[in-house]
Amino acid sequence: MGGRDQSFSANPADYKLLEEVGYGATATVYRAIYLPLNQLVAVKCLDLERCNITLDDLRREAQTMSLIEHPNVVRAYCSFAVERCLWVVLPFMDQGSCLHLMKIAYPDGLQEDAIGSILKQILKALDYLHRHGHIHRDVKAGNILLHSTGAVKLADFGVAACLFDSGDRRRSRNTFVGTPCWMAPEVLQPGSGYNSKADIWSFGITALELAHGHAPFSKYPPMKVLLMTIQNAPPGLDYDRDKKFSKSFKEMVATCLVKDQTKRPSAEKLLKHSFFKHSKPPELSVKKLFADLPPLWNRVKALQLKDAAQLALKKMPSAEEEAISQSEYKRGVSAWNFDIDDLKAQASLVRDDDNIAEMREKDENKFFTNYYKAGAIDSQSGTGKTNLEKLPQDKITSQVGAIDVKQTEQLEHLSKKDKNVESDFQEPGLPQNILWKRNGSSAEATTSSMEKDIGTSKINGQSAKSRQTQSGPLLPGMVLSHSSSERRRTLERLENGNQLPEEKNNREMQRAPSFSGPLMLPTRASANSLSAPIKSSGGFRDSMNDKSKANLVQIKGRFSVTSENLDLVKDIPLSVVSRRSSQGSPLRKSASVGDWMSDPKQMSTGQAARDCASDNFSESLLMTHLQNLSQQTSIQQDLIMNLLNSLQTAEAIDASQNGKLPPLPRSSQMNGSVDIAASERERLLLVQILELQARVISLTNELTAEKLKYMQLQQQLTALCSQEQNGDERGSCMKADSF
Ligand SMILES: Nc1ncnc2c1ncn2[C@@H]1O[C@H](COP(=O)(O)OP(=O)(O)OP(=O)(O)O)[C@@H](O)[C@H]1O
Repeated sequence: MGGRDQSFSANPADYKLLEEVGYGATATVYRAIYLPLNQLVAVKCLDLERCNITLDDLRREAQTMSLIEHPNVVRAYCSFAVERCLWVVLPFMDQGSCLHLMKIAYPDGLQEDAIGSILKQILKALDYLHRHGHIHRDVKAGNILLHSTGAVKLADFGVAACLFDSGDRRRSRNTFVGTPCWMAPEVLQPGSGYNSKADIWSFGITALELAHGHAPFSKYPPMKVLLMTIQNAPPGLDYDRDKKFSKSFKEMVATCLVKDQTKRPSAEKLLKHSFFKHSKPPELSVKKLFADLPPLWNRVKALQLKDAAQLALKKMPSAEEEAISQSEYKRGVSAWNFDIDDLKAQASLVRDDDNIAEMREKDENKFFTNYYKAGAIDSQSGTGKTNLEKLPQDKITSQVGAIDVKQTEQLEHLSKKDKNVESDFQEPGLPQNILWKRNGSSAEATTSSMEKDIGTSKINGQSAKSRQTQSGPLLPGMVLSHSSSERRRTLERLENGNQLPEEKNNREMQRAPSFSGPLMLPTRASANSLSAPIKSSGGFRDSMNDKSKANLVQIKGRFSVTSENLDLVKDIPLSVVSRRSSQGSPLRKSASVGDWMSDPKQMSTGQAARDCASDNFSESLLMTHLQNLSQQTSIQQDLIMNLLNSLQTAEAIDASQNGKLPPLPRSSQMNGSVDIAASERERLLLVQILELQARVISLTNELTAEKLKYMQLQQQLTALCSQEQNGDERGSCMKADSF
């Protein structure tokens, strides 16, 4: 713990990393020896890629830490970059964090005297930090470090922020950072700003964490926690449930957990609270907490095995799902610009099933206690060896549930790897043969441990019973699930597993609107007078309600025009609206489905009556079919006419430009006269075409006649020429004869 006055080098080769003694969201912490001084230290390896930290943040953090000098605040010796990591060299706190301590030995929380001692030290640290203009912003049991001397320190300034700006004026921060269960409501409210009082809220939550072994709302996913912090009444110590705690402790917690930050006391004021006035020195109340526990690295190893077992029980089918769960967590915790509506929507998907969550926690503890009891950790040797291999396979399976072979192999691998992790450095003064017990002799410890387990078993027996009553048999897969998505899946599995197929179907039908499934558009589209109900997938026909079917006038692509909204379609160009639509063709084509649909309303009532009355179904079917065919033909005629009209309109435009026809109406406001003008133009065009055709015919006739004439003249000419030729020949012959 010493070494503050010594200087530590920034050369990684000077540090021998030993066991892993802690891990957080962004860092892994190792027990290490600083070789030049042969001194124990802790090296926190921050993965810079994982912690999304900028160089400015690092510089500020280093500056902040270098200025801190308080017995209850962990101060870094030095820090330097090693590849993509930042190594922070810290004093080694050989009992680790309060969180790890509780996880391993006090799952239901600590005694009030120990809590009082720890909290008082932390409050002193906060008072110091606040007076120097810092907000810690991550006060929690995981950041309270303990030493076997009884020393208590507040650690992790990874998110600490300076309260003063350059002008040294106090200001509120508007950034979002911290851990959800411990976060003050004002930190979560966008734009409201927060100050050092946010640490007092977190301090109150930490008090509850130490009292119960977990923070309030910790069983819920981060989004839900955020919402509950904003919407629910502040958590506190319960009069009935927390009978073992004093009135002054309850009062102290209540004063910290006031939603209005201005009504929360400062750290300085809180230190004067009666609860702290009477607290024992940590050397008395804190030291005894770990008197009989194995070394920190063994405990951490055990917790890692627990995590591995949890992961195995989660039965995550892929790393992808784990990534989803992680991102879910990060969105809740690390997103600086979060959307409260999004959180609300997500939180609303999470069931408020306290019992199941609580049972899950108890099952988790039971497994771990049994696992530990079964000798998974050889606490007697103190060497850090795990005894998982000693554990019969059936024991693992019976306790853990359905760990598959691969997962068991992973656990074995972990335990084998652990065999090699033997401390080659002995911390001075640390007894090597420690028994894992809390009070008195080892025999007592075993008994109390057994009793505790029996107690836990009892509780869990009840839990399992109540679960069976509620949802069916206890499924191993449900025991240690953590993420909200996994919990939902587990609940669904549980529910579905106990249902008859019909019930399951009914449930599916009755299920509240799903946010993740396809949008059910019919409801939405029915409000839209111009569009038919649209379904994102599947056919158009299915999505139509009876009313719109009955009033159907026309379908244009994915839109239908009903008689109700016909007045709204005046603007549709004539060339694209079937001219017969108003005449009631019962067949309409839906472009989206490519299907012909019959409109029952527009069939003649006589036909409909015949169809209904006729016994000969095929005859009526044939009739309908024939009718359909004839109507199809008429529609095709419509189409041809429309095309012709379009062509004629084009010609009319040309003609109108030549001043021969009435000009086309230019404004859509003149829609009323469009029909008359169009038919007049059509009539004139037809006349003109007929005239032209007649002229062409007469001209052709004329041409033919001219051709005939020409041919006759040619013949005459040819005849004349030949006559002339003959005459010349005769004349010359006669001349020759005369000679
Ligand atoms: N100086 C130390 N001595 C002994 N153990 C330590 C020390 N510093 C940290 N640890 C252990 O390592 C754990 C993780 O450390 P730390 O909280 O600094 O990491 P982190 O990634 O910043 O965590 P998070 O962001 O989740 O709070 C602590 O909970 C504690 O158990």
